[in-house]
Amino acid sequence: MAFCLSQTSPTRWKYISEGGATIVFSYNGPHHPVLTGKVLRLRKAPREGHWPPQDENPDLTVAFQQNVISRLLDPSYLPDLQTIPLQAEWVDALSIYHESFRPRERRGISVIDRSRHTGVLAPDLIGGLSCAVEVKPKWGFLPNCRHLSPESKPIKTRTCRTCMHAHLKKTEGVNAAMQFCPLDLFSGSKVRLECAIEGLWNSWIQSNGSINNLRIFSHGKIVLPSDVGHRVSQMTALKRILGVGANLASVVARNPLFVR
Ligand SMILES: O=P(O)(O)O[C@@H]1[C@@H](OP(=O)(O)O)[C@H](OP(=O)(O)O)[C@H](O)[C@H](OP(=O)(O)O)[C@H]1OP(=O)(O)O
Ligand SMILES: Nc1ncnc2c1ncn2[C@@H]1O[C@H](COP(=O)(O)OP(=O)(O)OP(=O)(O)O)[C@@H](O)[C@H]1O
Repeated sequence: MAFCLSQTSPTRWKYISEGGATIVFSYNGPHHPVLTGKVLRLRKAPREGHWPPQDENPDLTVAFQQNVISRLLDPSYLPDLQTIPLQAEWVDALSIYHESFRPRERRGISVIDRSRHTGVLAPDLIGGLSCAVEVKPKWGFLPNCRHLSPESKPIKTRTCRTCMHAHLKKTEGVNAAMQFCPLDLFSGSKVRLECAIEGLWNSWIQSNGSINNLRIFSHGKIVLPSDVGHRVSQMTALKRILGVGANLASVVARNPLFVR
């Protein structure tokens, strides 16, 4: 790639969101042959404490997609990811400019990892689409009982990790997708798949969009159930978008949906 990110002003990037490991910005500047329609994904590091030097801890996002995910999904369904060099001073300027846009609870514990030499460019899967649906399915398997203690075996071979975490969150007063089980989503059974999507949908409605397992965007802006009221309070809307009955791969191919 013949250009440097440092040729773009940090003000030409827009903070989109972040998870535990990655912070995401979308390009918001004048037309650029490489950057228009793209997001920049940068790894984060703990605000306090130590972490391994970058050389010992490379960003495995691209390798993971190439070596693992592409064996599970037809590569034509996968977003085009490009590794891009980072300049530490530019990353510093980007961090300073965007710090105030980050949620307070994230700011307290993490920063952009300025020791990284590369970031990842990916298609903007939210901003450019009239409607995008983001599903965070979580862990779609039960643990192998060889690794379980006799005490935990009975419960952990029947109840998945996500359902247990949802239960714990509820007891702590935190909104969680109580009716959603990822084992249903990945089961391959039409009935269970519908049950999982219905559970996601109901949790989305009941929590007024505050669960992170299902998020809906319109022209890049998050849509909350309270924004749209009764017009989308019908299961049929999401069923139509997700194409219930199809497997997730073909759903991804047909719809503006992504699974993280
Ligand atoms: O442990 P969980 O189930 O709460 O999941 C964590 C997620 O919390 P969630 O419940 O989805 O809000 C958490 O998500 P958020 O930070 O809440 O967006 C991360 O995905 C975390 O993974 P990692 O530490 O970034 O590799 C997730 O940790 P792992 O599931 O990878 O251990
Ligand atoms: N290519 C993309 N286009 C648009 N938005 C994106 C893109 N990639 C990520 N995002 C947004 O940024 C958020 C954080 O990204 P992502 O889930 O990859 O971070 P993470 O740190 O890996 O997550 P986790 O907390 O699960 O570990 C996503 O929830 C999504 O809303």
